[in-house]
Amino acid sequence: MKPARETTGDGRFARQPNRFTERLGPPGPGRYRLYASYACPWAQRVLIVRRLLGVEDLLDVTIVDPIRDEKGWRVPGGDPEYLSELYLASDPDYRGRYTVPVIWDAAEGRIVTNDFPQITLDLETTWSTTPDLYPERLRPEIDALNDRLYHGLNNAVYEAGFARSQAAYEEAVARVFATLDELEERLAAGSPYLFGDELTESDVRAYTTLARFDAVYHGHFKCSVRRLVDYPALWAYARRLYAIPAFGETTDFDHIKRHYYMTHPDINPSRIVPVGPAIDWSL
Ligand SMILES: N[C@@H](CCC(=O)N[C@@H](CS)C(=O)NCC(=O)O)C(=O)O
Repeated sequence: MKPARETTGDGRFARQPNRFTERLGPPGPGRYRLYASYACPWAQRVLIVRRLLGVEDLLDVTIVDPIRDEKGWRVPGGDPEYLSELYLASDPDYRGRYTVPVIWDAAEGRIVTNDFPQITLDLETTWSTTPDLYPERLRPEIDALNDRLYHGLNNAVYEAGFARSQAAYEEAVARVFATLDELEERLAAGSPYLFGDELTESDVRAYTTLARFDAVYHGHFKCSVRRLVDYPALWAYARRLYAIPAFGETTDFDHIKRHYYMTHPDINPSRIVPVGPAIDWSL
């Protein structure tokens, strides 16, 4: 159940602000640890970028259990048992949701950031620029597209799924499909990626929502006007990205489906996880 404080008077889902917004400093072996879920689109962005930049040795990873209970994300192996312990060790007064992705500074024993849009940009600008996922000359355009993606797609699917009124739901769904239509048109022009031949941060942000679209957003979040597979250029684009190991090998449909269908009992009270959809992601 989403806390009431994230629902507006007219039934819209309004995401909580990120509590920890420090910038990542220079990496040091054993210093930073990423807590991520394969289910979470915001966390998968960091897993993808970590792999693309080849900074795996500088950023350790703990993958949380996909099923979240009333105590929040559980850490397999039990150190700590729950992600909440890291939040409360960093700020005993923290009262928000305990979210992934989060980066823990082992040297200082505290959370540095849960500011998901900034984490990947920090890695791309200060940890490694090979490949250059956020090239300086394209930054204004990338920022503008990322903003469009966030409001029209990445967060809009949640606004549809967590809406508490018909009007709020319909408004969010309209935004989702207007954005998918736009992306289809952009990619139908023939470029492999959103910025031509260059793979950028925008592709990472688009991908993690597209990868979940038919598996969970179409059914569980009721974004059911069309499926991703109904968009020829977008579907080819999503599979092109999936074929890159950093994308494909961090995409876990089992975690995705079990997490969404079993963790929002207000949306799916039976917690039954659907069989399918049977989709072939190979090129
Ligand atoms: N940090 C952001 C976005 C990250 C986020 O929402 N992550 C989800 C998983 S996709 C999460 O960890 N949710 C935990 C919860 O709702 O208790 C937020 O606070 O809304």
